[in-house]
Amino acid sequence: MSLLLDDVTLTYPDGDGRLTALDRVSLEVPAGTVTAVAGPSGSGKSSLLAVAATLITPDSGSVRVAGVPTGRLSAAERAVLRRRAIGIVFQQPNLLPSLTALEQLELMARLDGRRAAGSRARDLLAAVGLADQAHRRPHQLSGGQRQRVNIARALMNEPSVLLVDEPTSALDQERGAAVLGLLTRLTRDRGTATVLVTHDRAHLDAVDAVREMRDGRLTATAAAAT
Ligand SMILES: Nc1ncnc2c1ncn2[C@@H]1O[C@H](COP(=O)(O)OP(=O)(O)OP(=O)(O)O)[C@@H](O)[C@H]1O
Repeated sequence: MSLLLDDVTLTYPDGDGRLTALDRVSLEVPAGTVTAVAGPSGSGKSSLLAVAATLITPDSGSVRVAGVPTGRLSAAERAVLRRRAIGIVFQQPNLLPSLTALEQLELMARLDGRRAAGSRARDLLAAVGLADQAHRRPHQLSGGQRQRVNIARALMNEPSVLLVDEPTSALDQERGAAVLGLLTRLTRDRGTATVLVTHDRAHLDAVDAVREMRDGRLTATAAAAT
């Protein structure tokens, strides 16, 4: 179950004209692999994630999530698809301050009408190395630990596609490398099609492909940096 963007163009209103944020972008991410999209500020990385997440509908081109063409879905159908098939890890872990790590994960499942999510939540916290911190609230965790809760939460509903925005920007070198290693391992173990966008090319040796974004265009597939 992969992610497929085909010939996607996205423009925003800009004064009297339009600004092209994504210019005929095509991207295929097979299940169980990580593609990193690197590029400078303003190059279109967040726009790419928003289109892949079905949060923004492009002007033209198509987006398929886990084989489902998203172009003709209603807003309500897209919301269900997002909840069930897409995990999103934002740059700032937007965790709820009053909930423990375990409760943050259980809430995701409950919002999707799933019951008995406790054991899956515990398994995921263990998978990100936080089995001992399950009952801590966000203010009792470090920045790197909060980012790991964020990643575990995004995987709670077994998404086919995992979209990650600048996972290492708030972390030091060592923690940044650990988070990228973790994302790569979870992607392989859980078979997600993972896209991570970053302005920082450090730690990308573990990913399967690195694409460069420039002025809304994606370069051809390049081998991962070694
Ligand atoms: N809602 C919007 N309305 C108008 N223009 C926008 C909007 N969002 C983004 N843009 C413009 O689209 C272009 C791409 O922006 P985008 O946020 O996708 O880049 P980015 O690579 O994610 O940047 P950063 O690394 O700084 O987050 C930029 O020129 C930006 O100014």
